[in-house]
Amino acid sequence: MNIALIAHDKKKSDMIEFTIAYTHILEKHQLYATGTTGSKIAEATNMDIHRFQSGPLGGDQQIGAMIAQNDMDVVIFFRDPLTAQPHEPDVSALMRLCDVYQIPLATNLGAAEIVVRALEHGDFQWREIVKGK
Ligand SMILES: O=C(CO)COP(=O)(O)O
Repeated sequence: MNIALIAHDKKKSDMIEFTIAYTHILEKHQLYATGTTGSKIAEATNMDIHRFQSGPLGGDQQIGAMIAQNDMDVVIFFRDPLTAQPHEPDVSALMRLCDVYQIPLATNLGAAEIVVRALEHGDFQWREIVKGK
């Protein structure tokens, strides 16, 4: 599965803890991230992770482009609901595309726990069918 990992600044510690706790599951997949989130995950876990631009510089849009091409299977996006983001339109666009393409989107730790356990159980095989692989 292709998995996107994204976290706003105040949620980056959640993302680090999450990726450390679930490295044994996540490392079996292709991981993508926005720039700063990706650096921090790689540093904390040593996992291979493709890094796009930082979110405010277009990273959310690059991940959105993968969704639009049906190349992203899961998005884990720990967004900060209490801080205004300069690139809010990009954040909304990314989440909107998840809904357009029926891509599972976890926006907080509670939902991400469920998603990662489903990944472990192979519950995302329907994505292979959707992608025609
Ligand atoms: O802003 C972000 C998502 O909207 C995250 O970007 P960074 O991972 O580069 O901090």
